[in-house]
Amino acid sequence: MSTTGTTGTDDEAALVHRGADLLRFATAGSVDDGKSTLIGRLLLDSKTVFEDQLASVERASRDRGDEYTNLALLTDGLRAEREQGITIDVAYRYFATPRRKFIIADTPGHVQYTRNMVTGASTADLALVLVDARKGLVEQSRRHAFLATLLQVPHLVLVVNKMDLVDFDEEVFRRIRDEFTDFAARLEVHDVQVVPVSALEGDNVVSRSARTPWYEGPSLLHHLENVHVAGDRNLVDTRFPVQYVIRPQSGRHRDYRGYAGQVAGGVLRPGDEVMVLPSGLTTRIAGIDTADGPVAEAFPPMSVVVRLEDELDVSRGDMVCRPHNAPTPTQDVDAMVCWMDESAPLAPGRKYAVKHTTRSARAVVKEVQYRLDTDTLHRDESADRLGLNDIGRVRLRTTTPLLADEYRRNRTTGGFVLVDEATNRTVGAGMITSA
Ligand SMILES: Nc1nc2c(ncn2[C@@H]2O[C@H](COP(=O)(O)OP(=O)(O)OP(=O)(O)O)[C@@H](O)[C@H]2O)c(=O)[nH]1
Repeated sequence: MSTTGTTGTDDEAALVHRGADLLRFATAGSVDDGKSTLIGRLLLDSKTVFEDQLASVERASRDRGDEYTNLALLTDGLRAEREQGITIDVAYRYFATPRRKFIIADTPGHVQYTRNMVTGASTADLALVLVDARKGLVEQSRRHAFLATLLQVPHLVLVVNKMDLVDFDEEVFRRIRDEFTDFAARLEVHDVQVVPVSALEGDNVVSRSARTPWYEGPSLLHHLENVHVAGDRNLVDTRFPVQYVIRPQSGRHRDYRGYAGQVAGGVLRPGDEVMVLPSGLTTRIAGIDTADGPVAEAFPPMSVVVRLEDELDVSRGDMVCRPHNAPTPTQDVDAMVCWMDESAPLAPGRKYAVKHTTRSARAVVKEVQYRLDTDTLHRDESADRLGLNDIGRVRLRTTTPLLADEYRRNRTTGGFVLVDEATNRTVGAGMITSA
C-alpha cells in the first residue's frame, strides 16, 4: 500500500524534481510526547490518509475504548507495516498539501535515538522536536536539538504538545519557549520556531486555534509549508561527484559519453569552464541531460548527466568543480563522528572503509581528540574511544585523497560514513570539520 499523497500535475512534478517545493523534516521526541499522534494529525488533516485506513483506525479506537479516534494508531500502523521483515531505523512517510510535498523521517525507538536521529536528520531541512507541555524541556529535548544543529539542519521547530492538558495556559508555553530559546542561542542555528499545539484535538496543527488567542505565530503546518529552504542550498561552490560514466557500447548513441550524478553544490550550465578532480584537467560543459531532456542549468539536488567538451579520463568518484573553486584533495581528515556500532568502539589504530560522496577509500583512526557530552556540551579530552551513540572529534588518515569540503559549508561533500569491512555495516557517520 502506498501512503504517497495526491498525484500532482506535470508542473508540480518538475518542481519536485528540482526540490523547490519539497520539505524533508525529521521528528524527535521522548516517549509519549505525542509524536505519532502529531504525525497522524498531519496526515489526516492534509487528507493524505485513505478512507479505508481511517475507517480501520476508527474501528480499532472504538475497540480499545478510546474516546477519540486514536491517530497514533494511524502512524504506528504505517510504521509496523514498514517494519515487517526488515530492520528499519528510520521510517519515511509522505504527505502533500497544494503548496508542498513533505517527507517525514520518523525515528521510532528510543534506545538508539542518536543513531536513528543522525540517519533521519542528516538530509533534513527542518527538525521538529516535540515536548509535553506538562513536562517542559527534558534532557532528550536538548540532546535532539543539539544533534539537529550538529547535523546542520537549518530550521528547528519546538512543538509544545498537549496544551489541552495545561488549559492552553500562556504562562506554561512562555516558560518553555524562553528556556528553549536560551538554550538554542548556544547552538548553531538561525531559525527557531516554537508552536503550542494539541496534536490530539488539532489546535494549531493545521490552522490557528481560538483557544490560544495569545499566540501570534503560524500553525505548525503553515510554518512547514512556508519555511524558506531554497536559500539553504549551497549554490556557490560547484560540486558534481560522478556516480556513473554513461557510454553506450553500440547503436546510434555509441558516440555519447556523459557523467551521471547528483549535483551536490553550485549551479552548472552548458559553456561553463570546469575542472575535474583528481586529474585537475579543465574543459567546458557541453550539455546537461535529464530523463526529461536537456536542461539549461542544474543545481542541488538535481540528478543529471553532464557532457563535457573534451574527452577526459573521468571515472566514478571523480568530481566536477570550477577551476578556482575546488576542494583540496586531502588524506588527513578531522571530523565529528557519531558512532553507531554496538559491537566495538571506534579507537585509534582501527581501520574502516570510508564512503564519501561517490568515492570509497580506507581510513585508519589516528586519534580521538575528545568526546562530546551532548547534554552539557562539555568536551571530554581524556576520552580515547567512542562507544555506541557517542559523538566526538576524530582524526583520520585515508589511503586515497578525499575531495572534501567542510560539513558546515556543504552537507554532502562534507559528510561521510564509516563501514566495517568485515561485516559491511555502517558503523559511523562523520561531519568534516577541516580537510
Ligand atoms: N491530551 C492530549 N493527549 C495527547 C496529545 N497528543 C498525544 N496525546 C496522548 O499521549 C499518548 C502518547 O501519544 P503517542 O502519539 O503515542 O506518543 P509518541 O510520542 O508517538 O510515542 P511513541 O509510541 O513512543 O512514538 C497517547 O495516549 C495520546 O493519545 C495531546 O495533544 N493532548
